[in-house]
Amino acid sequence: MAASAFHQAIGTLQSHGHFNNSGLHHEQGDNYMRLISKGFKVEIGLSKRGCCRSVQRNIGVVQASTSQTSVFEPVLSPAKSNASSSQKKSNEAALILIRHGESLWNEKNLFTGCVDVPLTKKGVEEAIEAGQRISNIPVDMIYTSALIRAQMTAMLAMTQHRRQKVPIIIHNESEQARAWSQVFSEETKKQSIPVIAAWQLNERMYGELQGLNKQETADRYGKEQVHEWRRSYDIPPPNGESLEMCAQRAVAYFKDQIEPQLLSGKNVMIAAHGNSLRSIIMYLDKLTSQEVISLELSTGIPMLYIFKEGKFIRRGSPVAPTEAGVYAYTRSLALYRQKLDDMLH
Ligand SMILES: O=C(O)[C@H](O)COP(=O)(O)O
Repeated sequence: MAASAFHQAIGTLQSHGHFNNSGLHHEQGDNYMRLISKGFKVEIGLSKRGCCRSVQRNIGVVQASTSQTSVFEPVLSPAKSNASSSQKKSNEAALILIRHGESLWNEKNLFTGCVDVPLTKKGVEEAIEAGQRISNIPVDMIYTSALIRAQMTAMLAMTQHRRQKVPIIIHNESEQARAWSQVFSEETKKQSIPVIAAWQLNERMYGELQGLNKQETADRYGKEQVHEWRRSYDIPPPNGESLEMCAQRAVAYFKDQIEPQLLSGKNVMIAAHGNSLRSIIMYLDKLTSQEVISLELSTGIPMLYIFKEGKFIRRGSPVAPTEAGVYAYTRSLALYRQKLDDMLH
């Protein structure tokens, strides 16, 4: 989409009063706003089914600040990030969540939990397709779980990114690992994206169900009992984690390690799992333990949030790399997309 079309998209939104200086301008949840600009059909709205089925939330449109471009800096612990407090408050950042593509045990309908299995061919294709959908959205840092299906999803998705930065898994599990994986070129660092693998983002541990077939388990223990283990908030499977227990590690990690990066203006992608992401979305969308029961995440579908002034606004699932709508709501993303188009044309 030509840069002028982006200006038009932004202008049109502004003329429709969709940008305002008073902070949040709430649209009705579920509504769609069509914006035609230079032959570009732009549809904006919450993704419907097949992505993140949950309690519908209002679409928040915020006046975005001009944004930041960020380069690959040594991954500072959030406490050390040096954004000034006022700068922190004004930054806007994109947050992309992706559940891993289909895994070999998803395909066999086995409870997986923390067992470390790879993607199927279909899962690989899902990860690549997810990458195409987010290929124009900025990513400065990537967080994955410690499990290969999430890491494969992140790496495959990033092969489709138009910026073509190189994701580099950060090894700091030991002093030697840190020393032996150093990058000595500043220019190369600028063309790289740090990837942090964190066990706290692992799938919930399914205890004695891991490896069992979901249908056979329902036949043995009853459908209701299995549904309770799978979807209740505070009832764990035998010797496993409840969603609440999973949230205690996943959401804590998100708040301690990821949210400060967003606050400093870093655009973040998280590739994780059905339940570790359900617990994070419960936090982002302020869902109750009742509402989260109906939240289901499809494999390999990216979900976009905008983080601004400490608030998370769900923007749905970008359906195509050419979709301008997600940018037109947020000035910083529109400017990023324009720079990307200018740089690549
Ligand atoms: O761990 C698993 O089996 C899947 O990733 C998620 O399973 P669930 O949909 O039964 O929670």
